[in-house]
Amino acid sequence: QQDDHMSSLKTDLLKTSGTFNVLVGVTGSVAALKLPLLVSQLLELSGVDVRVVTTEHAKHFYNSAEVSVKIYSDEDEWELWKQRSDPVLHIELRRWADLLVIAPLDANSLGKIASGICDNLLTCVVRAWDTSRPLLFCPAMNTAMWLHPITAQQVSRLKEFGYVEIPCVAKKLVCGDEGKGAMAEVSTIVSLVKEYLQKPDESSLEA
Ligand SMILES: CC(C)(CO)[C@@H](O)C(=O)NCCC(=O)N/C=C\S
Repeated sequence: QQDDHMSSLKTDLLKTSGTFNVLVGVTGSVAALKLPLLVSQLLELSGVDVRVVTTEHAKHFYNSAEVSVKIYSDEDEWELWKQRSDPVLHIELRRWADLLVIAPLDANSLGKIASGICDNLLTCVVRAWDTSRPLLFCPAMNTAMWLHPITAQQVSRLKEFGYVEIPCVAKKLVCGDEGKGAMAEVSTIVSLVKEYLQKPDESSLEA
């Protein structure tokens, strides 16, 4: 059972040359209900492969049966790593991904990332992220949370790290409030990811 976990990880995170590997991070904003739509639209991009890393809170908002790719969560880290020779999932994921897009990025995970907290699979991937690869983030939270002064501080901190903000939009939110805090439209997110698809040709990078 342990072995088939290992082998499925190995096959699941094999890098096939010519494929652009997009890792989607999803956190506990109600906007996570858009995950199935986001994944299916990303899969329509030519040469793109997609995996998902979810937080526990995010699981409340989407139906994983509607997501056609592997969704990694915290327990997968511990299923896989039993002894020192076993692979470390958050490191395997950072190696696999050519781009990370966190959609939605909730207020809690924004705060964790801004201060370097890495207490789950997703924040560990971010904490270990190779900033030569694009990291896009899509804030999504209630307007009152968005307007709290710490939000702007933390968003600018992430931009200092070199991460790219896909700004939230003003909408009538699910809780009835009207204002900023809604996640960017899925079509906006997908078109921004598309701009990174011209992966630098590795051969030109080799000495
Ligand atoms: C859910 C969706 C996408 C429907 O259009 C939109 O309302 C949104 O992005 N909300 C995210 C903001 C949020 O987390 N609100 C939490 C409390 S109001």
